[in-house]
Amino acid sequence: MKGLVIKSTGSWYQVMDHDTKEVYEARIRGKFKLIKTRLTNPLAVGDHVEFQLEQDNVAWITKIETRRNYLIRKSVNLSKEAHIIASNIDIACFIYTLKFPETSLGFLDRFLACCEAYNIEPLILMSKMDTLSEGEAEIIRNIEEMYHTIGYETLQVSSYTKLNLDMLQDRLKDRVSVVFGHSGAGKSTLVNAFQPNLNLKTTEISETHLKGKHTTTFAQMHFWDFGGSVIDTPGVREFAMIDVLKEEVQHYFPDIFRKSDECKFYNCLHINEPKCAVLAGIESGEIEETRYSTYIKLMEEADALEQEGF
Ligand SMILES: Nc1nc2c(ncn2[C@@H]2O[C@H](COP(=O)(O)OP(=O)(O)OP(=O)(O)O)[C@@H](O)[C@H]2O)c(=O)[nH]1
Ligand SMILES: [Zn+2]
Repeated sequence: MKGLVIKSTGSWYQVMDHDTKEVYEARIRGKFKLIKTRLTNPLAVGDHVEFQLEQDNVAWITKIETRRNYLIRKSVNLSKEAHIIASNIDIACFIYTLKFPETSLGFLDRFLACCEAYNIEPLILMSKMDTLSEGEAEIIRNIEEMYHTIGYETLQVSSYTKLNLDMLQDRLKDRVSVVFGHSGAGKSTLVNAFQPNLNLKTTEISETHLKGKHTTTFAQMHFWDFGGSVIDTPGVREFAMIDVLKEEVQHYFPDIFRKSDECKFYNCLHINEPKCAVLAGIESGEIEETRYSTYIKLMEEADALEQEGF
């Protein structure tokens, strides 16, 4: 039988039968290894699998199909392991919040680079717009303009006032989507805004720390009445790239990569090489420093992972 992993809590999974849409509690039989990196979770929500049913309707997952794409974070406690957040994604929504909680542009840039590396279409949602003053909304417009120039799509939304949710629905319809963002950014609230009957648990952010409280603790796929699905994920702190060479990192920053055509050396990494067009671009303001510093960080990480034999 073939199915789709729609929930993962650690050792147990939920698998939905492709044909009957019946959902089963499932465990893994055997070892799966699709990529060389050690993973904390061999299976992720979004994976297509083969399974067998045994008594009490418990399913044993026996095979996993090759993933079209996936997003990964490094494991929180064990540095040599990675965790697959979700797989086989059509569109990944990033919930950006200017405040409560504050989202850094570096975090957004890291997300975008990972989307490029793993071939996932990103959509930046400027969220909780109802909470912003006119001045703050202006900051949002400037950020949007900067990302439009690079080639990314943004949309201002509010789950409270339902701002642009009809437009967002058009983008999500009949596709597998996933929502990312810090804890408290409003991922579950957004999913509920489309479909209140899902009734996902949400929590007010902490008044003292102005941060979320990690309400959602495992990834789960929900199905839209209007067609398609969404994977709600626990608040993520860091996205990671694995299996990416240091020299490749620039391919995942379209603004930097475009400029690199004009560098003197074809293998320029834009660190301190002479006649580097990227460094000149930062000087002239054509390339944002925040983007460049994330590029350098990811390159250093790729280098470190390579040294460790990750
Ligand atoms: N004003 C306003 N508040 C919002 C909006 N969206 C979410 N919130 C509030 O933000 C808080 C956090 O929302 P959640 O949906 O729990 O956040 P989350 O991203 O799912 O958090 P985790 O599950 O911890 O990862 C709640 O108090 C929501 O009511 C919005 O559009 N406007
Ligand atoms: Zn260069």
